[in-house]
Amino acid sequence: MLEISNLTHTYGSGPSAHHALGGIDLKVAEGELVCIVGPSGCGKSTLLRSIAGLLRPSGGEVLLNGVRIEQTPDNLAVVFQDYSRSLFPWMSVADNVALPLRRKGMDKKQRREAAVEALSEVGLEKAAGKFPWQLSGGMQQRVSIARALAYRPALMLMDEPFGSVDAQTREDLEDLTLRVRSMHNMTILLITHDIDESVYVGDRVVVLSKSPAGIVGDLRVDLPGPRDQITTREHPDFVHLRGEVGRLVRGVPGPPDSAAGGAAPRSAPETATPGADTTGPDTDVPTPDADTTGPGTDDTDTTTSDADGTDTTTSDADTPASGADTTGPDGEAPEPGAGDPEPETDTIEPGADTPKPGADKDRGVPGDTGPAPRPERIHMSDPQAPIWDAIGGISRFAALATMAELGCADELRDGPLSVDELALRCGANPSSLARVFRQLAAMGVVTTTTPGVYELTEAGAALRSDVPGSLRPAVRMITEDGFWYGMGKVPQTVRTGTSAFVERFGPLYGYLKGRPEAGALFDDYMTARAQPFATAVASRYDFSGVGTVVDVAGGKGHILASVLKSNPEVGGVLFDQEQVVGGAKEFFAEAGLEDRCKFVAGDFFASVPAGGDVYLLGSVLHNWSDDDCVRILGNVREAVADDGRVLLIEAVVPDEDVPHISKDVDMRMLALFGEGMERSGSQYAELLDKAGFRLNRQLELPGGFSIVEALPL
Ligand SMILES: Nc1ncnc2c1ncn2[C@@H]1O[C@H](COP(=O)(O)OP(=O)(O)OP(=O)(O)O)[C@@H](O)[C@H]1O
Ligand SMILES: C[S@@+](CC[C@H](N)C(=O)[O-])C[C@H]1O[C@@H](n2cnc3c(N)ncnc32)[C@H](O)[C@@H]1O
Repeated sequence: MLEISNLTHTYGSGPSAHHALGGIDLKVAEGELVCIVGPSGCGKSTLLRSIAGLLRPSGGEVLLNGVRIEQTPDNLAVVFQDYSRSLFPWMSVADNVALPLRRKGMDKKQRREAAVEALSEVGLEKAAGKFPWQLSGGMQQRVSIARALAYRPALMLMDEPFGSVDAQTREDLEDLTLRVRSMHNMTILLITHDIDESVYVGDRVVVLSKSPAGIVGDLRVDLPGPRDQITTREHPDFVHLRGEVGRLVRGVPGPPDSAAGGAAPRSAPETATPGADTTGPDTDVPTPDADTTGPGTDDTDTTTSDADGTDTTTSDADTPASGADTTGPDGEAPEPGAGDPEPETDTIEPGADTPKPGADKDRGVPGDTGPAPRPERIHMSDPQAPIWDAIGGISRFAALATMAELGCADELRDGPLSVDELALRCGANPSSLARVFRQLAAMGVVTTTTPGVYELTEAGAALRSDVPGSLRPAVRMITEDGFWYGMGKVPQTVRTGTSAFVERFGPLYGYLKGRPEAGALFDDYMTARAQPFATAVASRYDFSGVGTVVDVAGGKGHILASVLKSNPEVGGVLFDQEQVVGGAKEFFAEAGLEDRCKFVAGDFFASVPAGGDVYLLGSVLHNWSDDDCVRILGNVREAVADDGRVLLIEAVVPDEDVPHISKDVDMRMLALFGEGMERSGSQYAELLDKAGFRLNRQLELPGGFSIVEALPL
């Protein structure tokens, strides 16, 4: 069905050439679910894009049902990680699913029926009439899967499909994938970073080496079916396999009888058989029509239409609009506007996790060199699980705070160190530090190379002080004396209705002004926190025709800086308090943007700089009471021209009781500001209305934040 022969790809040429694929041979049989894992950056997406016909490989060939793939074939579907970019926000869920079916020649009624059927297969029949932005992240990804299912592709490619949802949703989506695969006997190639996931969902796990990627392991997963999240993951064969895959990914030698122990890579079996979960009927005959299809060639821009119907061009060719053709808006679909309910998004959580202690030892494998740490899944049937998990969170945070405070990540920058050496360098007690590192390894922040020797994982590297958007200040800010006091006193705050922090220390911004070290930490914390969405503001919002963007209370101006970088014709004004503006100037100078920005110090309760076309307020209103917000917005209304725009960037609270970052941030607002709070879309609409604006639309950003766009009344 899928045959890949000697596939090679090199990006660029000459001294800067990068050999991404080093000769891949792989066969996938009909009805198989094959997972591809490998170190970050090894070439997994390059492989997938070559199969999808989105990239022309330098050598070799890919055959799908005997036909050489030269461009995106019609009988192929792709589900990408970034669901928010793969669904059209102005189309209902059913219309999104039905859209690609037009190319199958189905009439409107047939398309509708197929969409409703696919939606019911993913448990979303009730959401058919909603817009994607009214659904949680997990639900949106189910819509993407339904769209792929609806036209019954011969092959479904999934690129980190569950990478942007929380741990619980991820498990649900894994099970959904197994279910629909079994219903339709689908052939699926799934790329994942998650070793446990690959073993849990795969019939086979193919492991790629560092680039240039080659296959270093091809392991058949024979686990008793049907698989389920608890018993399958506890099964000794599962534990063993995940250890093997983990070692192969890391290139760590295993015991002689393991796939990782043998020097020779395992080759793909000649005839693969679908896994135990597959019970469904034969697949429908693939018909010409495909999901997805973004750009036909690599490195091209993907043009999609924005919610207002204007075309916007996003430059990330890696995530084209999946599951749909990239034609313009569907005339049948209504356009979301003011007064529409706000979207919900799942919290994007870095799953905390603990490998099963001793699990590998049971198989005679040195336990510490096991697979990638994954959060221990607290037994979901345990009614106390959410409480124990929250209590455990404090212990895990204590370990993280110690690492950040002592600067351990900086010491580990150049490679692994023993705990004794680290303790010496960081000024710590070795046996105490060893206990902290045992916990950090379980959390996936560091990993053990040999017993007692640790190196940073990708997550841990984010705590280095020298990386852009370092998370070290974010962790340190939480344990800053006043912050810590405020969080501990939330019960008192709730009892009295007045922030215990404010009662003791006065308003937060005065507190920070009087403590320059804490103030600098706070500004860096804000910078790091906005990192996931700062670039998205610049790439997803259309700034064409805009002369000046005023970043009101912009902090160091990281969002403005990224807008300026992506829009060379735009000029900026960074407005904040006197003591903050200095740090912003330095930040802009380092980015080489100081000539394109004016820096204005002031108080937004008095006035804000006039003359801007767009006024940006990032995480500003959430610090203040409704009355204060109306005063700030009133001053913005004074400053903005009648044809100007205001963009609020906030974590908008969803109506449903789903986990959401806004609810975490809101607890901090409660603790530190008392009257500051996270708000729902309708609450923002009300505030804006009082200040002379109308909420025009809401665009989602990664990480649970949104742009709320308002226009002067
Ligand atoms: N368009 C491009 N131009 C130049 N180099 C590229 C391009 N796309 C990818 N690369 C490089 O090729 C290598 C493989 O990238 P690819 O995205 O395929 O890896 P990956 O395994 O999917 O990564 P990750 O696990 O981090 O998602 C990386 O070193 C990457 O920097
Ligand atoms: C939560 S931070 C947000 C920073 C940035 N916009 C972001 O998105 O990360 C709020 C900002 O409001 C600024 N601020 C607080 N009171 C202010 C005032 N009265 N006038 C102007 N700025 C103020 C603070 O200095 C701080 O930079």
